[in-house]
Amino acid sequence: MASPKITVIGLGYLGATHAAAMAELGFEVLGLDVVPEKMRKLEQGHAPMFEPGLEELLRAHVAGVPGSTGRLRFTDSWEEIGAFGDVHFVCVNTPQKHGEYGCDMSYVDRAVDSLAPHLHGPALVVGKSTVPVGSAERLAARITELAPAGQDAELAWNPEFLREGFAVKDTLHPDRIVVGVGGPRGEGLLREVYARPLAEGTPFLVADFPTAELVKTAANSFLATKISFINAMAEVCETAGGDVVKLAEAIGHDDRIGHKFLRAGIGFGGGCLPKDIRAFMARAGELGASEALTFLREVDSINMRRRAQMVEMAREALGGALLGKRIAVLGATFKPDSDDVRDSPALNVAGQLHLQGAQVTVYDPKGMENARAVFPTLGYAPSARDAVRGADVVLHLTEWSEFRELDPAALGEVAATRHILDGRNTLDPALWRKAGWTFRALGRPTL
Ligand SMILES: NC(=O)C1=CN([C@@H]2O[C@H](COP(=O)(O)OP(=O)(O)OC[C@H]3O[C@@H](n4cnc5c(N)ncnc54)[C@H](O)[C@@H]3O)[C@@H](O)[C@H]2O)C=CC1
Ligand SMILES: O=C(O)[C@H]1O[C@H](OP(=O)(O)OP(=O)(O)OC[C@H]2O[C@@H](n3ccc(=O)[nH]c3=O)[C@H](O)[C@@H]2O)[C@H](O)[C@@H](O)[C@@H]1O
Repeated sequence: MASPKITVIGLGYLGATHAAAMAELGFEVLGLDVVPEKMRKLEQGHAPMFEPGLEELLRAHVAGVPGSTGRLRFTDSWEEIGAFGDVHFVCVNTPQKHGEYGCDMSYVDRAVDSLAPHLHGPALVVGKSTVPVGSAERLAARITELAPAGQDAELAWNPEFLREGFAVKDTLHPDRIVVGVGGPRGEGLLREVYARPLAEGTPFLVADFPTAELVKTAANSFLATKISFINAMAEVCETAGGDVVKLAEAIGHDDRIGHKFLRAGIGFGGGCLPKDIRAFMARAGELGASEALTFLREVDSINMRRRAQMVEMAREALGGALLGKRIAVLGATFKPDSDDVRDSPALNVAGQLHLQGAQVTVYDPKGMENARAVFPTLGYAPSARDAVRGADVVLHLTEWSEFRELDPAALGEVAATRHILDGRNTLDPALWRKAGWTFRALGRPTL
């Protein structure tokens, strides 16, 4: 039997990677996005965002790029999408609603409403976006109602667990594949799609719709909780004079706890963890189960308090006043190896300092363009050294490897004051102190 043909709807951080990965796995793929500039870039084999390895994968498969397999094409026609695909992956955004905790499902709803009327024969629509539990059942009914193929147009839910910065690797070699299916046909098709990772031994878990949806929000809630746990310990260390980095290392040697996701600092951000825990709380409330998730409110509060604590630490370092003081901020993205500034703790701290009167200059290896678009009134410098020139204090807010390689002595020559605050606990305090810097970090003792 011929391989299933695949479409990918929504070509952002998730969808662009998924489309390229599906072509890499050998499938014919057709992608669609509603943002024309994104489509133009992709059609030329360029990634619409910075993600390590993605550009190479696109150039290897996008039709029209010399030497490519030509397996990945793009269209703006829903009719063509419907006629082409056996399996349609929905990868559109599900942001937080304005002014409330709940998830904005309008992009998913619109995508399904655009696609379903063009499903004339057997088709599997596969939701990958992160959605509130109960969405899949509602969308399955909507597809059957709108699709000319009726019951032959099925839905499956296949949540995605990739991390930005590792998106290509995580998509090609996932640590597990979870599928929520309504019947055996969906499972069979998804086993074909994921034949290669399955042959490599990747666990394949088949569940009902609600369980598949909940696996995703539970996983992100657990990760967020782990980060807020260690940040709560950082708060205690700050009052008791302990060192949270040592504490994390020590508890992490217990296999049941582990070392991962115990990096204390200014906390989690990005387009997913913050909005996913809030949407989960909102959905639990709708289902009458809000008490079960009240701890997530605390997880969120601890996380936001860390950003405020960083601002206070900067104020203290500057003798109590921010007005007119020059602050260098190293890092703008929500994590290294990504250009994503959505709900970035680094940019949020930089913005708070700026709004309180400081002169803030930001440098980030890959996030400058996105940061400028979100916060045009901040100062931006073309290098770490330029950002630090004349600074009264330096804040390290995103742990790019480039910042660990900085020479503290050389930077000390251009800074107005040798004072650095590490918001990510990845710089070596001894190295900076040896070069004459006053070094302070969240959750660590001040010498
Ligand atoms: N970014 C990540 O690392 C991960 C994201 N997710 C989930 O995947 C979903 C997508 O996230 P991102 O890729 O980060 O968002 P994104 O905002 O980067 O990409 C979404 C894309 O969908 C497009 N779109 C919106 N409405 C559309 C429509 N009606 N038809 C076609 N395209 C449409 C947008 O133009 C955009 O390019 C979210 O639910 C997110 O929670 C899940 C795992 C990882
Ligand atoms: O649903 C999603 O979109 C994705 O969300 C996260 O992935 P991602 O947002 O790419 O980034 P993470 O590596 O999880 O980091 C999230 C935030 O937590 C922070 N973090 C992470 C780890 C840690 O120990 N401490 C810490 O503060 C990071 O700096 C970053 O701001 C999850 O790790 C993915 O599994 C999931 O698929």
